Amino acid sequence: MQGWCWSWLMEAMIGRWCHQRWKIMGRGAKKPFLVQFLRFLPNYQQMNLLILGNKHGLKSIASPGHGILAIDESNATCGKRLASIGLDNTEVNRQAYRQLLLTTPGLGEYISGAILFEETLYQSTTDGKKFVDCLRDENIVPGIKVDKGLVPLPGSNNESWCQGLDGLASRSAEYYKQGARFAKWRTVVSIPCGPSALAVKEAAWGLARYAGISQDNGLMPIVEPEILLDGDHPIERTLEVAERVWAEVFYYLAENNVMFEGILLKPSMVTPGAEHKEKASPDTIAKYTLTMLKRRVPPAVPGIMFLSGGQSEMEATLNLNAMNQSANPWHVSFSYARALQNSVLKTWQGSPENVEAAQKALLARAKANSLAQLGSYSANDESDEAKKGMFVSSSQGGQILGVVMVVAVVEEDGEGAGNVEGG
Ligand SMILES: O=P(O)(O)OC[C@H]1O[C@](O)(COP(=O)(O)O)[C@@H](O)[C@@H]1O
Repeated sequence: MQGWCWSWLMEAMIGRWCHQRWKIMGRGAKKPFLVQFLRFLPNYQQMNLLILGNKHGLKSIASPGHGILAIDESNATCGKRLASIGLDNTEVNRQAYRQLLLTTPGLGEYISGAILFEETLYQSTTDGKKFVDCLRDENIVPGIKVDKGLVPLPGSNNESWCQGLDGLASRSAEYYKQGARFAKWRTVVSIPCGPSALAVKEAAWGLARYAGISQDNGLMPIVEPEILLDGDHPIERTLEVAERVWAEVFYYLAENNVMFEGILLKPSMVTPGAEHKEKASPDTIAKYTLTMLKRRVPPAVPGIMFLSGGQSEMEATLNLNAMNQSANPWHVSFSYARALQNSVLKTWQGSPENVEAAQKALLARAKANSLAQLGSYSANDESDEAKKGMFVSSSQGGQILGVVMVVAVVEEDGEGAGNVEGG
């Protein structure tokens, strides 16, 4: 073996060993100088990447024709979904719904990762099979939402910040033991509210701190600063804000020594505000979104997994398809919640007889988005349901009223507090 190869291997192995020793010594122990020093050696970082990549499923998540099923709705948001089909927000109903989704036969053909809410990570099917094992059987990597929801940001323009850094390292270690291999943190930025410099900085710093802590605990972080659809601004304004937000996110990711090769991004697509007078075509959305990403995201990042943000199922799939009409520096795919689940919920209606049909609806959406990831989706056979938009203004239950609502939810629920989203 060539000399450089040995030196690479030795440096990487020693670095890894020291880091493991430090972990065994316990989180409270001071990190030995050698460990701190080794983190900065390029070969150690590469070794870590290989481990993250192979052992933690990074490669398999960002693989052709695959994307993420996001079912990590906090209890409050899940309650809204269940209410839309007349069901109460009880643990039994949430379990029944997640069981339907996670036991869909053949799901792994199109889905490589599933983001779970904490309750689901520790839950089992009614027959006693752990949900994480259902996922593993389909070769789907289990992930976990680790943020603790949004609360008002004092001193801002009626904006919010995302909680969850306190105790995150120990929680992450527990989630890892339970089978999670990647993490997600969603914060939001509102264009009509500014966004203020304070809100953007807070969002970026929180995401970067979370990403560093996740990587340190063996979870691959998904970085999600959602730029809300609210507003009547043109697409150019969204581009401007998205560029500003992502510049700041990458600045703080670098400051926190986050390994870019070991993260995935979950951006909003660059679209006009939901109340803007003109709609943009998928080609225009693809052009603006890819322009923004190419200006801001280094090619070291392996994958871009979009959120759907209130777009209809069909729109979200068409836009993804448009983005995959030519080669990109990263895997460009989906991590949709509403745009994968809307038809499923409508088909299920909470009735056991409809489970099979609802699972077929999920497979159909997953397949459509898998084709869009490959750039070969056609919308010809889409149903009317798939064409229905799901955007709900944040001021009707989110951003502004949400300030009060969020506090109420924290007290009642103590978990996954508020949310500012279109649902
Ligand atoms: O319940 P929360 O914390 O508000 O999260 C809302 C949802 O936003 C997402 O990040 C994106 O969802 P959409 O694709 O529906 O926009 C989901 O992963 C998550 O379930």
